[in-house]
Amino acid sequence: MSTRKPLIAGNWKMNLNHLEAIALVQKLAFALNDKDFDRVEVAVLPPFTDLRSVQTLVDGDKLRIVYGAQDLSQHEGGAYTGEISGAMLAKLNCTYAVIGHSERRQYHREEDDLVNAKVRAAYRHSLTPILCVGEGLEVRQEGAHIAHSLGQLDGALRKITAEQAKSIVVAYEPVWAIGTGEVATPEDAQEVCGALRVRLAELYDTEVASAVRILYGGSVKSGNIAGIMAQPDVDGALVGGASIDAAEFTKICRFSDMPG
Ligand SMILES: O=C[C@H](O)COP(=O)(O)O
Repeated sequence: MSTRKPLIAGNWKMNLNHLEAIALVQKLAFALNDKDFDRVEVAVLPPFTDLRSVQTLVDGDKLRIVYGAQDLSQHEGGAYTGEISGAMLAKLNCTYAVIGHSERRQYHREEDDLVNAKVRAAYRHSLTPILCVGEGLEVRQEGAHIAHSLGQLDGALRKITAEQAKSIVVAYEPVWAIGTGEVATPEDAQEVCGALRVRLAELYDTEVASAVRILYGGSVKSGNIAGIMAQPDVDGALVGGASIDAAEFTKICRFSDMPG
């Protein structure tokens, strides 16, 4: 039995302004109770413009919800128009920073070197990376999905020490299952999540491999979460569309009450 605390993280993507963010976090705080937070870590990942409002609410009401950003700059500061630094996110008490999401890789041409630089930037500011890996449809059809995902993991972890790697969160998100309603089967999720854990043991050691939480992401809903969470190497979910619906996200956080 793993001692890893499950993590359910809601990636809001480019949805909800800061007022809507407050309303959603309030609804979640009202719906979830201490028993839920004892069992599961619940994180929200709002757009940058919402973070200060979320911080104020979480601090003011002493909520057990944690939060983070959807990206960060690899740079420390200076003339990088439009970028947000790790120091800025740390100042807002962010716990997490998503790095290498497939939408960043696809629309902003983020490659493994940049992803690695961002992982290192996150650690410089004590932010926990939620490192996303996963294959597109063509790679899956060729049967190269494991090699592809392991390659992205290797690339992201260059120059990352075992001590740092222990705290990373890895999210396996098959691109063909994101926002498509096409969910990978629990066995598909386990196949890659298990391979990622084996690779962590090869890159570091079994202590690191058994400490790291590996999430699944891609069309997660209350109706499919239980089967996914029943897999031995899946420690949570990175939820997109369903995370901006308070009732649905609450049910996902209560995955152990959902039918498998
Ligand atoms: O970060 C979340 C993933 O991209 C999954 O998004 P989705 O749940 O809308 O498929």
